[in-house]
Amino acid sequence: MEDTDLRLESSLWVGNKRYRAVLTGWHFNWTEVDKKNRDKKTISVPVAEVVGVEKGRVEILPQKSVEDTDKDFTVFYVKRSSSGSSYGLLWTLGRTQFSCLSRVLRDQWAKHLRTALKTHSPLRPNKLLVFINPFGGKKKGRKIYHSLVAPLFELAGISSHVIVTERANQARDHLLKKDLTGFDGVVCVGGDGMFSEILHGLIGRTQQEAGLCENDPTVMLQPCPLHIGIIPAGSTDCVCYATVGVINPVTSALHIIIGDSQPLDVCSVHHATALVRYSVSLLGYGFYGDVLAESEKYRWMGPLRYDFSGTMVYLSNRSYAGTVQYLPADPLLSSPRDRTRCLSGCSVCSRSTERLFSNSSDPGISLNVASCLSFCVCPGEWVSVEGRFRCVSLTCMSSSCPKSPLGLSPSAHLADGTGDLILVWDTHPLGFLKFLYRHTSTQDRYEHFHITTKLGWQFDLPFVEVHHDRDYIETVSRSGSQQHLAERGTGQEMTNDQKTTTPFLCGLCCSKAPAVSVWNCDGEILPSREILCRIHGQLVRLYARGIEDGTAVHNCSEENDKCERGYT
Ligand SMILES: Nc1ncnc2c1ncn2[C@@H]1O[C@H](COP(=O)(O)OP(=O)(O)OP(=O)(O)O)[C@@H](O)[C@H]1O
Ligand SMILES: CCCCCCCCCCCCC/C=C/[C@@H](O)[C@H](CO)NC(C)=O
Ligand SMILES: [Ca+2]
Repeated sequence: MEDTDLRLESSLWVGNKRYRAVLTGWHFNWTEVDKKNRDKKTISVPVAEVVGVEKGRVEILPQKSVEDTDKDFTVFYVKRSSSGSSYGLLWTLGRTQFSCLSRVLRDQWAKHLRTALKTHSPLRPNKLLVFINPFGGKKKGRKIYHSLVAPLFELAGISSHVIVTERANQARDHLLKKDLTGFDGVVCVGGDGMFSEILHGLIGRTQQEAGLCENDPTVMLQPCPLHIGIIPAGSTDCVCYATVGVINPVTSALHIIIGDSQPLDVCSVHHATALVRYSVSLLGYGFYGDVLAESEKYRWMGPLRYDFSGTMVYLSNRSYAGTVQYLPADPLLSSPRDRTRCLSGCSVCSRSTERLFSNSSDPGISLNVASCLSFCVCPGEWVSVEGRFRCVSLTCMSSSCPKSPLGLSPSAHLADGTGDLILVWDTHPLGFLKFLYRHTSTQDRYEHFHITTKLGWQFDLPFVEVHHDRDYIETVSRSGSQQHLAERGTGQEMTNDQKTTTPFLCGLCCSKAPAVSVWNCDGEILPSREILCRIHGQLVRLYARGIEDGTAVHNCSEENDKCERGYT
C-alpha cells in the first residue's frame, strides 16, 4: 500500500480539547487547536512505535478494562523517559483515548492506524515461543512475565506459547529438536545463562538445518532466522543491558512488540576438534574465571554473590602464566580506545554488514585448527603474547551491565564482526584494584558520543592492553615464564609480590594459590583451558535497537509545546 493511501486527517477530541490529527505514512501527530483555530502543542508518534489500536475506551494496566463506546478509540504507543542514569532510555506504554464525530470516522482511524503500523514495522512478531526460568536472579521470572509482559503481548495481538522450564538446558534442547514452524522469535525470561541456552539452541538448530558443522571453526556459520527477545530477570543481565541500555522488562517487551532488530556478533569457542560453547559477553580467564568458580558456592546469595566472590578473589591476589595469540582487526574500522560508543543506528556496525556478508573478505576461513593451536598459520598477521596475567578477557560487545556501567570494553561494537581482547598483566594489588574500580565504577559516564571519565579511563593503565580482533586464538597454560611480566606489564623488574606464587593476604581467604584458572564463558565454566575462538559477525538478531542516546531525551511532555517520538 502506498503511504498516500494511509494518510488520514480529521478533528479528534481528547477529553474536552480539540486536536487536529494527521496520519502520514510514518507518523501519527495530534495538535491541539484553540478556540481561535490556532495550533498549540503537537504530539508526534512514529507509526512504527504504535503498540496497538483498540476501539472504545480501553485501559490495560493495572487491569484490562474496556468501555465499548461507539465514537472512541484508544492508541497505545512507546513513551520514553530517562532511566535516571544517562545510559539508555526507559520505555513505558503511552495511552491516549480519542473521540470522533462519528462511528464511521472512528472505524476509519482504527483501520488506517492498524494498517500503517503493519506496513512500517514488518518485523513485528505474530507468534513467539517464550521460555521462563523460574529460578533465575531473584526468582521473579514468572511474576515479571505474567504481570508486566503478557498483557502487552496480548494488546499487540501477539500469541505466545509459554514454557516454564523445569531443568537447565530444557530451552536449548527444545530449540534443537522440536518443531518451530510458525514462530517469529524466541523470548527468554531470565538472565545471561538463559539467554545463552537460547543462543546455543538457535545457532545449533540453524546449522543442523543448513548441514554445517559447528565443530569446525573455519566454517562460515549461517545466521539464525528467528529473533531473540530478552526479558531481564537474572543476576547480571549483561546482554540485555548492553543491547537495550536498561534492565527493565516493560522496555524489553516493547522492543519485542514493535519488532526491533539488532544484529549481534557471536564468538565460537573450540577445543581440539570440537565446539565448546558460544559466547557474546565475556570469555574471561583469571580474575573473571575465578570469580565465577567462587560464586557458584554462594548461589544462595543471589545476584550479590558476584560482588562477594569478586572481593574474595581480589584478596587472593592471583595471576596466571599463559600464552595468547590473536589476529588483529583492521585498525581503520574502529578502535577499542577511541572513546566512542556503539549506539542505536551505529554507523560502524551498519558499514560492517556489507563487509561481513561478502564472502571474499574473510581470510579467517582458511585457518587450520590443528596448526593454530601450536603456531601461527598466518605469519605476519597473528600476534603472540606470553606472560603472567591478572585476567585475559574477550568480548564481542561492550558487556556493560549494572555492575560495570561502562563495560569490559566501553567502545566495543555489537555487530562489527570483531571482538576486543583485554590483557591485564600481573601488577601490584593496588594497581589491579584501580583497574577493577575504574571498570566497575558507576561514577564514570558517557556523554554525547564520547566517553568521559572522572576516575580515569580503565585502559589507561600501564599493565592493561586492549586489542581489536577479527579472529584469534588463545592458549593458556602454565609456562612458568614470569619475566614477561616485567618486560611488558610495567617496564620494570618484577617486585617480590609479583614473583611469588603465594597469594596476597594468604590465610585470610585461601590457603594455596592454584596454578591455573578456568575460563568464564558468559557465566559458564569451560572444561578446557586451551581454546581457539572465532568471531562470527552478526550471527544472531535480537529484538532490540542498541542503546538510545540518553542525552537526546527531550524534556517534553503533553504539557510542552513540541513533543517528538513520544519522549516524556
Ligand atoms: N528450571 C530450571 N532449573 C534449574 N536451572 C535452570 C532452569 N531453567 C534454566 N536453568 C539454568 O539456570 C541458569 C541460570 O539462569 P539465568 O541466567 O536465568 O539466571 P541468573 O541468576 O542470571 O544466573 P547466571 O547469572 O548464573 O546466568 C541457566 O544457565 C539455565 O541453564
Ligand atoms: C573488588 C570487587 C570486584 C567485584 C567484581 C564484580 C563483578 C563485575 C562483573 C562485570 C562482568 C561484566 C561481564 C558480564 C559477564 C556475564 O556474561 C556473566 C554472566 O552473567 N557475569 C559474570 C559476573 O560473570
Ligand atoms: Ca563486536
